[in-house]
Amino acid sequence: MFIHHKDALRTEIGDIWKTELNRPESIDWYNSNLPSMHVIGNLPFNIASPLIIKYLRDMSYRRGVWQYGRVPLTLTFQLEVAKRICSPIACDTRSRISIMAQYISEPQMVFQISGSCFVPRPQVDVGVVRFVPRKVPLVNTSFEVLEKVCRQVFHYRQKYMEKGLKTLYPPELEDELADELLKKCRIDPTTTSIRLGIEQFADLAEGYNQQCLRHPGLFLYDYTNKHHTLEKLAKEQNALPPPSPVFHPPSRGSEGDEWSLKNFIIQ
Ligand SMILES: C[S@@+](CC[C@H](N)C(=O)[O-])C[C@H]1O[C@@H](n2cnc3c(N)ncnc32)[C@H](O)[C@@H]1O
Repeated sequence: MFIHHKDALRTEIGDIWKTELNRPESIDWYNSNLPSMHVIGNLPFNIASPLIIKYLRDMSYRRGVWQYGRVPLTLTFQLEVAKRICSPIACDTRSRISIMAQYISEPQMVFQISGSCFVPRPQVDVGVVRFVPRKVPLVNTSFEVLEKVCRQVFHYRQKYMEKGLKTLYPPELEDELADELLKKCRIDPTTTSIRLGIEQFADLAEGYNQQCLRHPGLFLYDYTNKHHTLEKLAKEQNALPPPSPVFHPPSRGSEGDEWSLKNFIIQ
């Protein structure tokens, strides 16, 4: 046994494995059987959410431990978070993390642990979730584009989804672009976000991705920032470093700057 006493949020497990393992060379390396590796963690609640987002993003780029294949993950979460991750459509627990986890993997709550099993006893129970990476993701945009669409669409959970969707756009374009996207995706604007399936998020993200290509600066737009204009953001976008390969073919390793807009958008 090797013990690496490190901060899980800052440790690349893939780098630790690099010295021990070789990535399989077959063309179908990602789709072959699950590799004989597994990431397992009994996480403290305060790092579980940022860590799972990092892992799902790495999974989508097939980097980190996923450069070695479809490595399953088994992690503990506060029960409410575990329910959100595994939530089916039309449940109160449905949220952004449900879509982000389910488009790239098949998460399953394998069992629950009562808080009374821990010392000191936490206020909440624990859910153990196993994530098996999908051979083919259900959404064909970069992780960041889908995440942005989900974040805005789930913004007003109790209201019509159109209201959240419009926050993707500056006020002068919101009616036109939201309407265009909804028509293209054949989505009823008066439905709520929890009633949208992953296929509908796939359509929304792909349509939004195209709108971002047509309107430079759009992806960087943040409706809470009063100083944001597409003109200014387009200049910012142009100043970003050149794109690194995403998705097709899957990038291995973390070359390039993952925060660059151009990396987020599939050309
Ligand atoms: C829920 S306990 C699990 C303890 C033990 N692994 C077990 O299963 O009984 C979570 C452990 O993670 C440690 N921890 C907290 N933040 C961490 C981080 N950023 N990186 C790695 N470990 C961390 C805590 O000190 C604590 O020991």
